[in-house]
Amino acid sequence: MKSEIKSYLKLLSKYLHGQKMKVLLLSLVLICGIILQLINPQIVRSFIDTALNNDNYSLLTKMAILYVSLAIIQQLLSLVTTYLAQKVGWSATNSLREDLVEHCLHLDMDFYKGKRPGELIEIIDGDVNILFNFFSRMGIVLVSNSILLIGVLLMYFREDFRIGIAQVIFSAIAFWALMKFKNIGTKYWKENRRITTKIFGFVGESISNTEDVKGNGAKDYVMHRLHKLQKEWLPSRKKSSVAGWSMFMVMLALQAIGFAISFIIGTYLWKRNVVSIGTIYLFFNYANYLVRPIDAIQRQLQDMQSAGASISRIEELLLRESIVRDSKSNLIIDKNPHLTVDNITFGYEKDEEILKNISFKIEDSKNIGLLGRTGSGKTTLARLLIRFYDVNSGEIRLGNHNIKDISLQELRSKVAYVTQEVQLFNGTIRDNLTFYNEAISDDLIYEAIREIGLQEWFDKFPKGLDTVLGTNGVGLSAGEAQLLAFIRVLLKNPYMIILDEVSSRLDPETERQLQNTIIKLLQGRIGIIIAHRTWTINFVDEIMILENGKILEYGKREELESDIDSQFYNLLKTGLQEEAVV
Ligand SMILES: Nc1ncnc2c1ncn2[C@@H]1O[C@H](COP(=O)(O)OP(=O)(O)OP(=O)(O)O)[C@@H](O)[C@H]1O
Repeated sequence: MKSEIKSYLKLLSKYLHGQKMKVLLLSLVLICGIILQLINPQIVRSFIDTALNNDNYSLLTKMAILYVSLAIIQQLLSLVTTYLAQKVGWSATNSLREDLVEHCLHLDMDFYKGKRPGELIEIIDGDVNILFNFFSRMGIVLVSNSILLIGVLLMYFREDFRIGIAQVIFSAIAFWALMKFKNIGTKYWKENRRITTKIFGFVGESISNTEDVKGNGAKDYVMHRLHKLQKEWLPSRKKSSVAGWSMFMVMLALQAIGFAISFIIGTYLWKRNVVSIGTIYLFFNYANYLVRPIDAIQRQLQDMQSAGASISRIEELLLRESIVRDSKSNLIIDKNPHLTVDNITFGYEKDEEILKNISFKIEDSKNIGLLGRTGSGKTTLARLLIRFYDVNSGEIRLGNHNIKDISLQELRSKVAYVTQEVQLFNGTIRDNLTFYNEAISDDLIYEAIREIGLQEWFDKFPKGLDTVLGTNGVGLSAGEAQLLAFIRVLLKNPYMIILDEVSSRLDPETERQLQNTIIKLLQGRIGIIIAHRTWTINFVDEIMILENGKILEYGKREELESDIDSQFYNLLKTGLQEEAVV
């Protein structure tokens, strides 16, 4: 509990830090509202007693005007409260949401392996939304309602100690009863959240894989699974809704008991001439204010519980660190570097060796073609070069620096990795090329387009850079999406480019056209081209063939081409894709 409170306070101080004045104003407005709630019944009491005892119309009118004015002020205060609470809550949750998204974008591949996008959205949006109340008013409402509750009880004591004692006992019982019922509700609510997260995860995954789901005729299976999940959801939803309604009924019943106590004791005291008729009304009115703060306090406590679950999920996410550690150094990669891979070994899991004792060196501006059977470790090697994962042993150096000593920002600005899965956003071609970086001018983009000989192709978009693309490049062919990916890369002006089977989904004709672009793209840079078809790498300087995570063959392309004993020679002879996998 102590550590929970500590983490609540940490979160509050972090996200409410810049809003101190607003929070102060909000507290003030809430306290003024409470004072008015305590004063108003007193006016009504005086009104009733005055009306019963004399005909002082002018006094009665003044009281009525005062009552109405205070009631209006009370409404205005609640308007201001809502406005301020929204402002404070939204600012805090928006900053938290931004922090979470930024954090997720920094996390490495290992984190994403076990996570579905929908589940992450449930935390970044669902849990953060739950914290809205926590940020905007939870603490304030807890304190102000406690003050209201104590204030009402003191008012009872002020009138007569007997009603005071009775209402204190009643409040304690009401608090206990509400707590009991809310605990039952919380159990169902938690279960409900668990299933919601599962459903969102599944729906997110299914939608992002629409093409494959449709292409494989798996729609019915997906719908069946969703149906099963929803079936699980329904009973838990029903239980939590019923628990919610039972809560409401209990509250109404308690309110009725509070009224009854006020009437019974009020009448008893009135018969003994201890209190007036107006005071009985006062008792009745305060009884209304008795259950409400108890309920509000309970509600906040319950919200705190659900906020607690959300906070712990958010904290867990924020505490999650990448296995790949970023270097804090300011090292800048030397221009025209060479790449040295020195005896590296790597496995995704412990005690697993996907790559074994790999060593090679690529001089500046040289290109290497990487071949090998499916699963031989080509993509894994590429991922290590851009530090999506870190090697288990050995060293990768770019220029004179171990890539672990270079910051990820610097490394990934100088090394580009392009796969066949080009990810495009719903936005203009410009946004897709620059990743919303406004510092990249249109002139620079056009220069890049010209540099890799795509001017003619690009001219066919009548709206040019303003052409709007659908999500995942809807409106473009796979080859065109690939061309955009190349322009993106060129805008980075990297020293090294890794192309991972970029053209394997394309037809041979498009692939041939793409090849010219690739050659231009790699000019003056280190190039690593992972390929399945040998003719797509007929321009590279060196060839490396992997098998079962080891180098099977490595040498100059021209030499291997003419060596009839080489694997590469055999591949070229057959020239077939199947054969390219040794
Ligand atoms: N993220 C991952 N987590 C665990 N194992 C992985 C992961 N990615 C790949 N592997 C495993 O590592 C091995 C090498 O895979 P890799 O993708 O590097 O092969 P590849 O040569 O690029 O194959 P392909 O030609 O089919 O792309 C495979 O056995 C694969 O199952």
